[in-house]
Amino acid sequence: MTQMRLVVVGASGRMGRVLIQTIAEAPDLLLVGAVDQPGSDFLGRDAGELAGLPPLGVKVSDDPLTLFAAADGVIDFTIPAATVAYAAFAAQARIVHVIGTTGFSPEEDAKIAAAARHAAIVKSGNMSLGVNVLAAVVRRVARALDDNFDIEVVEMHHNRKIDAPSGTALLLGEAAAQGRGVTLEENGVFTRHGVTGPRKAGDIGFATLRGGTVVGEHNVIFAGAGERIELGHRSEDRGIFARGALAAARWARGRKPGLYSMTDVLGLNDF
Ligand SMILES: NC(=O)C1=CN([C@@H]2O[C@H](COP(=O)(O)OP(=O)(O)OC[C@H]3O[C@@H](n4cnc5c(N)ncnc54)[C@H](OP(=O)(O)O)[C@@H]3O)[C@@H](O)[C@H]2O)C=CC1
Ligand SMILES: O=C(O)C1=N[C@H](C(=O)O)C[C@H](O)C1
Repeated sequence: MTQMRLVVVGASGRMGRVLIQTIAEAPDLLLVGAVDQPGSDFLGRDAGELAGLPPLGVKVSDDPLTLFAAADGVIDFTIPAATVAYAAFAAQARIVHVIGTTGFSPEEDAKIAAAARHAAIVKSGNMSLGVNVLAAVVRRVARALDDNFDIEVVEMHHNRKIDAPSGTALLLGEAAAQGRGVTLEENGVFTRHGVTGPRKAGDIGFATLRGGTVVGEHNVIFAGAGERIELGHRSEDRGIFARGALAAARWARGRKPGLYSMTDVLGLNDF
């Protein structure tokens, strides 16, 4: 098969730079575009330079439409409003859209689902193999335990992160809710402050920590009477997300339009 031609949007971001580096190392992938928003200081700079590599001959641009027309896929770790706009452009160009961005509102999610009628979209709050295997394990454990076990999801990230709880925490909370046969809409508890009263049986609680340069840490706690199960994941390097996103792009190439997850990509649906 020919090389897959990819555009990275949010090219100067923490994930954008790692994605450029990871694509440059993959013989079956070709970086054909790097996009930042209008007004960015990085417009016109070589993408290789952003990633600490020799020049790649790809200049950072603010013209996604032209680049998408000549590409097979776009890799997107940006902000929700930008991702919604890119989803419409990718649908127009009928190219694969891999979405790592987190923090969407229900309205934004609906727009992405609409775009997935025309293009293959892979979207996940965490692209790493480890977290997606953890989610499958959490689903199984939650299925085995009743609500005498209280479920709490605890996460910590670096001090530049703008959304909470993290996409991963929500993904893990969803997995626990699915295992238990309930929904996060009904059972999720996202804030506690003041005199909250005792914990309600069946609640799925979330706690968010922010500080320093932590790449990403998640724990799912099943706390019973006199015993506790803790399942966790530590991200040490953003390369795990980039490699997962590129595996998703390869998997989605040539696939029919639809909204897919990393569970589909990794074949974990029957785990
Ligand atoms: N699913 C997963 O596995 C992972 C998801 N993420 C998620 O990815 C997202 C990005 O994370 P991170 O790289 O750390 O964040 P950064 O803030 O470092 O990067 C975001 C980039 O997007 C750029 N951007 C903003 N608006 C636009 C636009 N309209 N067009 C193009 N680029 C735009 C920003 O530019 P500027 O600086 O000019 O605003 C910035 O360069 C977050 O939502 C994060 O939660 C992160 C890691 C893993
Ligand atoms: O913003 C980040 O950095 C990360 N975001 C994702 C999330 O919201 O879970 C994935 C990862 O944990 C890093």
